Amino acid sequence: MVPSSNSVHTLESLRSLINESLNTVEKSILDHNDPELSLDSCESHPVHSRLQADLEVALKTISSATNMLRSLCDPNTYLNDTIYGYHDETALFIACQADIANHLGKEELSIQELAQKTGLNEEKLARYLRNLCNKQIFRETANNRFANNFLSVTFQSEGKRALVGHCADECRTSSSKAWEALVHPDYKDATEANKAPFNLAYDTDLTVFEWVKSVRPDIGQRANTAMAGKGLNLEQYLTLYPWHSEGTKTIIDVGGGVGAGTLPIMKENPNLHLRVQDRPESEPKFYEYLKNSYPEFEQSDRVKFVGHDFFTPQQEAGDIYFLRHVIHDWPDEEARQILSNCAAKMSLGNKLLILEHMLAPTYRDTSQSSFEVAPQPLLANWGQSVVSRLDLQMLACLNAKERTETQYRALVDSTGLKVVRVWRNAGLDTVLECIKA
Ligand SMILES: C[S@@+](CC[C@H](N)C(=O)[O-])C[C@H]1O[C@@H](n2cnc3c(N)ncnc32)[C@H](O)[C@@H]1O
Repeated sequence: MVPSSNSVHTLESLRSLINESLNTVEKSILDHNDPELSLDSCESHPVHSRLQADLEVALKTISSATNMLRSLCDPNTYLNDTIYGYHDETALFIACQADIANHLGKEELSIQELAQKTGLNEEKLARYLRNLCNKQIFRETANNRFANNFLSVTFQSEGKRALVGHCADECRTSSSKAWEALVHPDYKDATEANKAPFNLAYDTDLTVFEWVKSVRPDIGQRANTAMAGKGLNLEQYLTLYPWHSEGTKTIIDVGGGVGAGTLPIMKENPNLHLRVQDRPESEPKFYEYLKNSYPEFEQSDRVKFVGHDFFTPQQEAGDIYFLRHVIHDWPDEEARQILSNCAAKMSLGNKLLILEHMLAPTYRDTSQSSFEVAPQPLLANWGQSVVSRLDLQMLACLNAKERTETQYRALVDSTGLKVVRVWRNAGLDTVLECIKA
């Protein structure tokens, strides 16, 4: 039977979107005289970090459209990827624990050489690596010979390996108790941060933050390293908000961890000052990170660490209170308390900036003012799977959540603050600029 024009409409639309987007990518590569985009290369490619709005849209269109095309054309593989996908995380965890990307470097090594370097069983290690090769992470160049590519070299970074450990270990262990928590009489409707799947998984009444402090400081250290290594697109992030127009102001990075969100801003804007606030036990990790990654600030008065519990009144006077990926860690009541403590210290002229990933619906909803809706037939939110996965990660660990812009506005309104501007570009991050109401 010859298909009617209607019955191929979705396929044709996807084909056009992919073709147009690939043209944009190719044009950018040619215009900039870039090297070939190849999975055999170990070098990161400029096209992935270029600040060019149409290119960023093209890249996410390709991702979204190819994903939809797979679900349409090969549903069996698509569903199997979801059903068995947890093995990918396990394999990546193994590769990171064994530091395979650094052992390989620029070389191609046999599994015997890798087994010798890692002390692992060669036959078993090869099977984990092969799983990753199927995901285009690492390459098997001949039987039992492995090499890096530009995806696998990502895991040469300590921060990225820590992020994999954080997700594959305590977050996944917590997540495995999700169903139990949903039906447990004491947990099913609970909103407290210490009534999450994490608490069932680790049999504790402590929040995950209290638990890492008193029970597993090693996991806390790894989480700090992971936050520093999330690998955000720095260029995009630095230009999302006009930091350069803030002159000589002082930023208070509330729950700032090792300052990974704000130190790059200091580097680019030599007149700004920074106070990174976090739990006192984060201080050694902060100064270690400063020494290793930003030694120019080690002796500088521009950058300091201040131990502070953000559930207690804010003591530090600054111009800009900045919270990156802090509010998403907490249920509404605690989130309100953190923001209210900042609001109480703020004067007129001060700002509070919330940097988070905003959840957006898969259906077409024009009420989300700053959210760019994807073209048909794509999911309206481009299938922003990482944000919904992070939402579930927050639920698993702290009964917390990612929020929509509307939910953030409602939260901010309840704290004596108001949102005056939303900063967004084609990337995942959004900055909500707030002042005193
Ligand atoms: C998801 S991390 C984000 C870190 C940092 N803002 C960033 O983006 O890299 C959350 C941070 O909140 C900090 N934190 C948790 N409870 C806290 C508290 N009661 N007072 C201050 N900081 C806290 C943690 O130590 C951690 O550094």
